[in-house]
Amino acid sequence: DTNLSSHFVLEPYDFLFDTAVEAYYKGDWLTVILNMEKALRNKATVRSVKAQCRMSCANRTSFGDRLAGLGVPIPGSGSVEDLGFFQKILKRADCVNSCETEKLGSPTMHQVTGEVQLEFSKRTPYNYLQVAYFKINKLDKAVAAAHTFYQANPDHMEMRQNLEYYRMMAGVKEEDFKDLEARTHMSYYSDDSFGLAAKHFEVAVDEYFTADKECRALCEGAYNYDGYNYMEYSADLFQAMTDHYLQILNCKQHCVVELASTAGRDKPFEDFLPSHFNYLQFSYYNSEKYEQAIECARTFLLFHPDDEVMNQNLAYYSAVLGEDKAKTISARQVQSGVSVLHDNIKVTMTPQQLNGSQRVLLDGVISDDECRELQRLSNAAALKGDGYRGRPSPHSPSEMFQGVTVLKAVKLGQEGKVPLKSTRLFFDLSEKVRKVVESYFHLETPLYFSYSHLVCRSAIDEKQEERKDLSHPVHVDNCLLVSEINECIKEPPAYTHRDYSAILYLNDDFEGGDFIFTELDAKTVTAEVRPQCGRVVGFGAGKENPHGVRAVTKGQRCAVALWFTLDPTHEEKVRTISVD
Ligand SMILES: O=C(O)CCC(=O)C(=O)O
Ligand SMILES: [Fe+3]
Repeated sequence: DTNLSSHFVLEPYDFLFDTAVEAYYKGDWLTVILNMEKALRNKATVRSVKAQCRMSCANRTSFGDRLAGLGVPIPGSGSVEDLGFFQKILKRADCVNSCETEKLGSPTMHQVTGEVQLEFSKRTPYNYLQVAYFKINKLDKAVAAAHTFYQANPDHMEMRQNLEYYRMMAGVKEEDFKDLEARTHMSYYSDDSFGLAAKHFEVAVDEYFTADKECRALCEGAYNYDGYNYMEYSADLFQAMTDHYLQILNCKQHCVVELASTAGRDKPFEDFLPSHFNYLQFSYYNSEKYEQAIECARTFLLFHPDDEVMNQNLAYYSAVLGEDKAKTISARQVQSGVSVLHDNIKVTMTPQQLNGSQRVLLDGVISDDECRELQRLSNAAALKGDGYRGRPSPHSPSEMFQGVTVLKAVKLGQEGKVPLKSTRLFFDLSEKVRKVVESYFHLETPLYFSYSHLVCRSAIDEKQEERKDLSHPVHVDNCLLVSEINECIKEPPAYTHRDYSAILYLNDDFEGGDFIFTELDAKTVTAEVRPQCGRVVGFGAGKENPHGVRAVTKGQRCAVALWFTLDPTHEEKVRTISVD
């Protein structure tokens, strides 16, 4: 009976919010509290119902391995297979829709404007609640509301004064200062008994994975037309599916950052999940639980295999427990959504060996097959996009140059001009490099892509004699190098927001083309790197790292140049999917 649930109506929270604000200006505190609390509750309900519906529908109408493995949903070529594929899509849509309707009334009723969303994300409701609770003398609730609001608005002077005032009031307890919106519990060594702390961190890790699942499920929402002219967007079925799906993948990748962020901190916590395993191993060590300590140390090392302190800890715990027994203990299964660096990546040259602090050379980052596929992608894109063999190089008259951005690759993929699978590989491998660089330099905040460019340079055979120039003159990636005066000017048109750079090399079957680091004079070479498949040179994008490329005198040299920024507002557009 479809009418079964029709008596049930969850009131839209934007409506409740407005009612509360209206009551506030009339000084009707009870109405403020009633409606604002309900608004917060309903918003949380809508969020959790949506996540629950998507998660349970994903279990009930699984797409199977074929889709998951491919990443981008490309139905098989046979029409019967297509039918099967779309039947699953339709079933999932139907499941999500009826689940949400059953629990929320009409799901569209709970769509709110961007303004309301912003108010809730700034935690404005708690500002109203704090006043209302104070007025009716419910101090514990007023304090919690004030504290919750202040977490997201640390520059709010008035609330700070309120909190100081509450702190001095009789009857106010330390535990009243709680964050009512905290989704996971970031933990500290507040307690002396480390046995207790271990339990605490275990709970936090559990909460983390629950929140991660929820975050990912919530990514499967409506398509965000941001950046498109809505009226002009006219994708066909597969383009539309791909656009939307890439947007969702991107959103899911962002959950890691999302979960490590709390209101009021503009930067996410560094190394959020791994640090929990660091705390855990220490807590277990303190309570002499060496088996658990080893397990957690090994889990931490999945993220930072070269961490010296942790390797020493592990060696110590293993010695205490007995090496034979220690060998049998492995790292915890770390669930999806958490990327783990691969064992086969090696540091070939440390910053010291490269004569600079912000430099590293890594090998084994991608496989031979992957190198070949990306080089093929570059050539296919040049053939289909810009004319065969690209254009004369902007850097040297003796070379041709062909470049493809991720965005261009996605477009060519959508148009069927290059395999979508290769586009996806470009996207995924550059993400892998981003993580590796972020992890190697132990950055305090995440790196965001600023620009990604798959570039091949080819020698023009008849123009190699007497050649003295470089393939890429010495430059600095985030400032204008004036080598005559040993200065670098960090002003536009230089890409001043670039903070780190990485070049992923794809091949070595060419002559010349070595990468060099120099002094600010652009002449004195301080280190050189011979490109080869799977090799990454990563470095700070600033004046400490002038660099260039020696002439490519024979053959084609291909690489993925990646520039990263610490400033999320400069994130590369395609990573948040839109169109140029
Ligand atoms: O291809 C290389 O090795 C370096 C390229 C580079 O430095 C750049 O494009 O900014
Ligand atoms: Fe560069």
